[in-house]
Order: sequence, then C-alpha cells, then structure tokens
Amino acid sequence: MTGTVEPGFSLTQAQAEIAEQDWDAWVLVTAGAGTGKTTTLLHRLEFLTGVEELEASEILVLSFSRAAVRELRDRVDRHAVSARRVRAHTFDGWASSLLYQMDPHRGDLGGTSFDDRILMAIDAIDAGVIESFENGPPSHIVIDEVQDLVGVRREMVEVLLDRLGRHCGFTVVGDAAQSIYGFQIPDLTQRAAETNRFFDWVRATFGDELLEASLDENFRARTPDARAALHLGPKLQALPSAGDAARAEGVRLHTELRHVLGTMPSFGSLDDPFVQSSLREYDGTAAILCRTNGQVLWLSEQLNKYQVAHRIQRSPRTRPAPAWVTELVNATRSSTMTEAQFTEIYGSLPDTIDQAGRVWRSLRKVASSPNNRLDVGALVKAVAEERLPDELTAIPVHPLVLSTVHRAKGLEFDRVIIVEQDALDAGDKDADSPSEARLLYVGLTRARDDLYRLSLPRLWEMRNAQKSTKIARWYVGGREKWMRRGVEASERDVNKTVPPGYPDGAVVRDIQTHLREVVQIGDAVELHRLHDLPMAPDQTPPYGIIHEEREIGEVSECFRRELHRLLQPFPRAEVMSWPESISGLRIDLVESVAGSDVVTERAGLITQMWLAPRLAGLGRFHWRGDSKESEVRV
Ligand SMILES: Nc1ncnc2c1ncn2[C@@H]1O[C@H](COP(=O)(O)OP(=O)(O)OP(=O)(O)O)[C@@H](O)[C@H]1O
Repeated sequence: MTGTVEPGFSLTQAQAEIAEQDWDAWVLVTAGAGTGKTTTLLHRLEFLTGVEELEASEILVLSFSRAAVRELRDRVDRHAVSARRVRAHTFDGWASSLLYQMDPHRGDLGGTSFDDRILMAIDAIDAGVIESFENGPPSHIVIDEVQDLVGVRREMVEVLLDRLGRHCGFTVVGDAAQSIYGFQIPDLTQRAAETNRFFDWVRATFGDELLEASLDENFRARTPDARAALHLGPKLQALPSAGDAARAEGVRLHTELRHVLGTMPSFGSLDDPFVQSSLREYDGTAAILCRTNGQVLWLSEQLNKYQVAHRIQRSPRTRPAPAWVTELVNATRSSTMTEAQFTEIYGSLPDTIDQAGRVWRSLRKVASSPNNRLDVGALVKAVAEERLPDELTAIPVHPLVLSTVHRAKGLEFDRVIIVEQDALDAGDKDADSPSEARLLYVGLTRARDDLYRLSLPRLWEMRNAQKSTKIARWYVGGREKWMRRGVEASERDVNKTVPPGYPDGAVVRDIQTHLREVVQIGDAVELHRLHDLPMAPDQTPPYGIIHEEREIGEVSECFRRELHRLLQPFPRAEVMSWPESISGLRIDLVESVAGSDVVTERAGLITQMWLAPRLAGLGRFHWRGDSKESEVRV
C-alpha cells in the first residue's frame, strides 16, 4: 500500500520494510544523503494512520529545523491521505508547546531562550507531565535528522524515549555523514564526544529489540554531477570521533570533496550579464550555498546590485509570526471566534500560505476556547511569546535561495551552486576538520540535476564580530583594524516594544497601512540617524527605518548597543562619530508583533497587535559630508 503514496515511483523493498513495521516497533534507520529517509518517514506516517489506525494525535513527529518540518509537511500535504492531520514539530517548537499545554496561563515563557525552554521541558518530561495529559502519551514517536541531536536537545529526546519508549513505538532516522550542527557545543573535546552519541545511546538502551535498517540507493541525484560526492558518504559515516586520527581523516576527506567540487563546471562571474540572466531566468529551484554567512551577505549585495531577486535563507531558530495574524486579530471584534467566522476573515486576507481548515487547527493548538472556538487573547499571547506552531511561521519559498550549507540541510534543489572553499590546514588543532568535510558533503548532495562551483574573490573585508566583540554579526572592516564600513542586519534589529510612529495615533495608523499595502519582501530600506544624541552611554543615537522616503520603524536597543560596540576601537572607548545613514538593507518580511495594552491603547490601535518590518542583508555606512561609502575614524 505504501508504494502508492507518492506518485511517479514505488518504494524500494528496503524502504517499504521500514514503513510497514508495526506501530510498536523500535526502528533506527541510518542512511546516506538522498536515499529517501524523509520519503520513507512520510510513508511510515501513512502506514501508521492508514493500516495501524493510529490517530494523528497519537503520533509525535519531531525534526531539527523549520525547513525540514516544512519539507515534511509539504510532502504530507501533497501525497498523504490518512496522515494528512499529522503535524511535525521542531524540537524548540514542541518544547514550547509542551510547556504551554502544561499550564496555558503560565506567564514565565516570554523572554526565555529556546535552550531555557528545552531545559524546562526536560524537567517536565522527567516529572511525567506527558502521561498526565488528557490525550495520554503518544503511541509512536518519529524523529528525523537525529545526527544533529546534540547538547540539551539530545538530552530532551533521550529523556522522552527513556520515559515513553517502553510503551510506544518509535522510528528515528539519520545520517552520521551529515552531522553539521556540532558547533553548538563550543568545546572541541565535548563536541567530539557528541558525535554519534545519540545513535550509540539508542542502541545501548533498546538493545536487541531495536530494529536497525539502512537504505543504499540514492534517488535525489539525477545526473552524474549530482551524484559525484555520494561515494564518500560511507567514509564520512565511519570517521573516528576524536583525536589526531579524526583530524587527519577529516582533512583527507575534505581534500577529496574539494577535488569533486573542482571537477564541476564553473558558474562564471556574477558581473557577467549572461550569468545574471541565467540566475534570473532559470525555471527550476536553485540555491547558492556558502560556507559562511559573510559570503552570503556579500553575495546578496552583489545580486541586489544586478537586480537578481533572491532570498536569504533564515536561521532555523527564527519564528516570525506572519502579517495575516495581525489582520485576523484586528478583524475580530470579540474575544473568541468560531470556525465559520475565521474562515470568512481568513479568506479575505492577502498573503496567506495555507488552507483555512489546516490553519484553524494549527491556531487552536495554541489558542483553543470551549465549543470549538478560538481564544483571541491566547493567540495574541502566543505571538508575544513566539509560540506559534512551526507550520504557521513558515514563509513562502523563493526560486533562488542564498544560504549557508548549515541552513540548507535536509533541503534539495534542481540546481546547486557551491562557493569554492580553501584547503584546510592539517596542522591547525583548533579546526574541526571532520565537521568541515561533512559540511562540504551536505552541500554537494543537495542537487537533483546541476552542480556548479562559484569562485569568490578573497572577502578580506567581511569580518565576523563574534571573535573580537562576542557580537553575533558580520561587519565590513577595512585595511586598518579600526575601520568600519558596514554591518549585517539581524532579526533583532527592529524596535518591537512600541508600534512604529508611537505615540502619535495618526502616524501609527498611517505606517500600518503602508506596511500592509506597500511594503514587499525584498524591498530596499535605509537607516537614517534621527538625531545626534546617544540613547545611553553604551548605545548609538536612534535610527529610523526608511522605505520609499517614509519612516516605517525604528531600530531596536539591541541594534544601537551592538552598533556602538562595533564602532568602539576597544571596550570602553568613546565613539566619536556615528554613520549618518546605512544603506543596502532589505525587507526580510513584514511580521506580526504583540505588545502591551497600555502601549496599543495610547497609540490608538484597536488590538494589541501591529505590523513591523524585519530586516536582512548587509548595510553600508555613510558619514556626514560623504556621499559614498566610507570608513569610520575613531
Ligand atoms: N523509491 C523512490 N523512488 C524514486 N524516488 C524516490 C524514492 N524515494 C525517494 N525518492 C526521491 O528522492 C529524493 C530524496 O529523498 P529524501 O529527501 O527523502 O532523501 P533523504 O534521505 O531524506 O535526503 P537527505 O538526508 O540528503 O536530506 C526526493 O526527491 C524523493 O522524492
């Protein structure tokens, strides 16, 4: 039966055997890139709901990133029949919803980090909270991409399986060759200890009753180029986890993978109009994959210069609430809503991404009210606490994606262009060569058809501020150490404590209309310094966000503090001048924000929600009296 789910092909025998295990089986699947792990999981879900007759609510599906969750959801939507209602969660999204489910009235989630929430969820699972829920514990747990379970997330899944695994089935799948998120553990020795740790734990805990399966055949790659790196998968899976042997083997495999990339055709130079039009006019999905975010930012600036539309792939952690949530809440004049009222309003909203029935069910997960109604206040609270279900925080995909390899994990594209990488230094004890090799392998295995290499000039001016200032941003430096010429925009850069234009009600409403009706994803924006007075000794003056000559928001305290720190030649030094404006930034999206009722009442808004822009890209500094980009002198 499972062979019929996805049109155009049947499952292989090995895939079908995994998909058709009994609901209470313990299954561990380890398999290489593109062998159909996610596809097999999709069929597994269909089998569990269709043949084993589990309810969607009895199956818990967890995965690493929102991109992977989205991929699984899209495939379920396209191909599944009985598994339609099964929803996947990221580890972070699920931890938040678990804590909320424990106590919908709790007020301690706002402001907590995702790691904090994971730790709180571990304590709750350990204390037996899942068994106490009305629906009871899940009958089957499915986890994708387990190779990237490290640190607290690994601990959470272990506690979960330890506690519930004996009474339910599970299917966990992963590929040790694609483990690339180890960097979340900064210490190299600890990180090495995390490699394959989850696989070992599952084997040790479930012993002989664990059914181990593997998949060998690659289906993603349809051309010899796209297949060129696959033979190195088994070697990467077998990499020693620590020590000199691991380092040496990592360097050797990285060299081999670079050689594979070197045999691919060059994509050419971005300043060549032919290359630009080939990016603009390609009619499949394409990705340019970079090693660092600095390369992504630089390339994005180039593509903007040549008017090649694209999208920067976001961090898997960000969870923006889409703009339509504000529209929905504003259009509701009562504290609860029926499904019929919701469907009518939702149908009239622009830029929605899913069918009303499914969105309704997702919203009810965080804001249910008796008699199948939606609790509007609870929805506002869920937005304020960044607790919207993963599927609602997805954004429309773009045909040309610019991404680090990290963020492209689990995804596939018709055409992949990989930025060429330097050779590793075999003597560098601080380099994590096994991770570097796995990273390049992940990049080389994302393509269905075409694989190209792209060589970039040496981007000596792109610097990661993390090393010198502990600020998680890239900036543009100069020939001298103290020079500053630009900075990366991050998702934390817009002031979301008050609506743009606050406290003037007329201005606030005007900006809301502009954000709703005029501002588009990818539009150019500039930051203009509003006056010369620093906001605090450790902050720059405020900057307004200008879109088509209108101010549509103000930068956040975080931005002012980090910009100030970046402009200091050394800690505690005085900053003598601030850029007059910062150009080159783009609208990442317009998102929904929830704030205090005191603020929204004062601003004359009808609800506690408003729209705010999110910024992306690389901003270039401009100084007073200087029309072109310049360098700060402090
Ligand atoms: N039996 C099959 N016959 C034909 N195509 C298949 C089969 N199984 C999977 N595919 C296709 O192969 C591609 C890769 O599958 P999938 O994404 O499930 O692999 P994966 O193992 O999860 O990949 P990765 O770990 O590299 O992200 C998909 O386009 C999928 O539709």
